[in-house]
Amino acid sequence: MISVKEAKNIVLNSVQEFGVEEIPFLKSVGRILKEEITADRDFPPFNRVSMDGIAIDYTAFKNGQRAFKVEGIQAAGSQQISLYNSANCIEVMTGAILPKNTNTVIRYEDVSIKNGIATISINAITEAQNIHAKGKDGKVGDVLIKQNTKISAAEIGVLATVGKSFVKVAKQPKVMIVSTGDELVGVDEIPLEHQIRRSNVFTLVSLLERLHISSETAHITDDKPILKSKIERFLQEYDVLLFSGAVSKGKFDFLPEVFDKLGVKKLFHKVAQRPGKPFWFGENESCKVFAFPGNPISTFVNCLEYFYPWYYKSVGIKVEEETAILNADVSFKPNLTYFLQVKLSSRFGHLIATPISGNGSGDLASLVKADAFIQLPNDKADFKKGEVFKIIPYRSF
Ligand SMILES: Nc1nc2c(c(=O)[nH]1)N[C@H]1C(S)=C(S)[C@@H](COP(=O)(O)OP(=O)(O)OC[C@H]3O[C@@H](n4cnc5c(N)ncnc54)[C@H](O)[C@@H]3O)O[C@H]1N2
Ligand code: MOO
Ligand SMILES: [Mg+2]
Repeated sequence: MISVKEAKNIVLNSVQEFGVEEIPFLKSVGRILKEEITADRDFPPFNRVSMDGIAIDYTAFKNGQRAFKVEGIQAAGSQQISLYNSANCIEVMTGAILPKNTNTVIRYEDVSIKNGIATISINAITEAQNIHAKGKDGKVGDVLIKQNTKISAAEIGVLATVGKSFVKVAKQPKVMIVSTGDELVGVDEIPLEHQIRRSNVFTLVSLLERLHISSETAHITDDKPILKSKIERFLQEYDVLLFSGAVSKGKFDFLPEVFDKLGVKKLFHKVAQRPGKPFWFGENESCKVFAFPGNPISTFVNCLEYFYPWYYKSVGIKVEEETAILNADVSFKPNLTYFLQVKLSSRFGHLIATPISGNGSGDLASLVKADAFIQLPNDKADFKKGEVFKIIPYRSF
């Protein structure tokens, strides 16, 4: 059986590019930018008045003049006007282009205007004050957003400003999520005593939505010929198939055999970890297959631990690992990596991970009580309060 590290290496070595598509910029939040965004003009594009008030020629003020006849008004959105007489002033509004022949703005609070004459009431004035100079924030051609940036509301404003109504982003993989099992019924159904409602497909759909991947879902009963014919079609139509269930040792755990019959190459089956041990991973020329074990927490943690980093690498982004301080002594004897559920809190700027008690990988309600998994390595059995380990948070973003 391979270790978590080996399994992860195999998964990360099988990343796949899905190409680039151009989409409306307002639909691009959460997507990965695949072009450089440069300034189409200087930032700001003109000398921008930054306070409502009057614009003057500073020389007049320096020479002792304090009263200025108002020659006109420069509103935001109006074409630039000119000051004709340097002994006069122009009333200017925030956001307006600075009138020609002026170089200093004095705010209304420091001026009184009577009968068309503006009298400056303060002496502390500096040349070029209250003007956001053309090109101060950036020059035409400057890179404003780097390629491979994950687009957020912050980037949307820049895209709008430079006129990028369409933007190039990494294409998302086409994903099908499949649950298996005769015991599973739909969310709206009343299960019989021996049945349960299916939940794994929906947690997987939601985990993928956090990555802005929309997916399709299907349910297949534990019937080998049906599994085979449906999966054969899915392999042709999708980039990625995610399964939950039917990969362990049971009489009806048909997936590994079906994958083999359909020519999907097994890259590994079973990883030295708990939960999630019977994970099966493979590929053919066009499709990756992540077959997660059916227990709900196994499916959940394996999606976060393997599919997420595979996706990040496929679209070209780096995500830093997070760590936290273990808040209790933990003993775990099996020679397996242990993904322990923890509640996160912060103390003096450090993340603290407090283990929560659950009843194993079938206890899906315990996911609600925790915020993350802490990854305890398999090279020892006793983990002490105060030690730092990698965590996989599932609530943040
Ligand atoms: N003899 C052995 N038995 C088992 C082993 C083993 O090594 N030897 N491994 C155990 C471990 S660990 C896990 S995890 C499970 C994995 O089982 P499968 O992947 O074969 O999954 P199923 O048998 O189909 O189901 C397991 C369990 O999960 C529930 N399930 C499945 N799909 C869903 C769903 N979509 N929503 C909610 N719950 C689901 C299912 O009802 C079962 O209770 O095998 C152990 N056995
Ligand atoms: O992998 Mo299983 O999840 O240990 O129950
Ligand atoms: Mg099974």
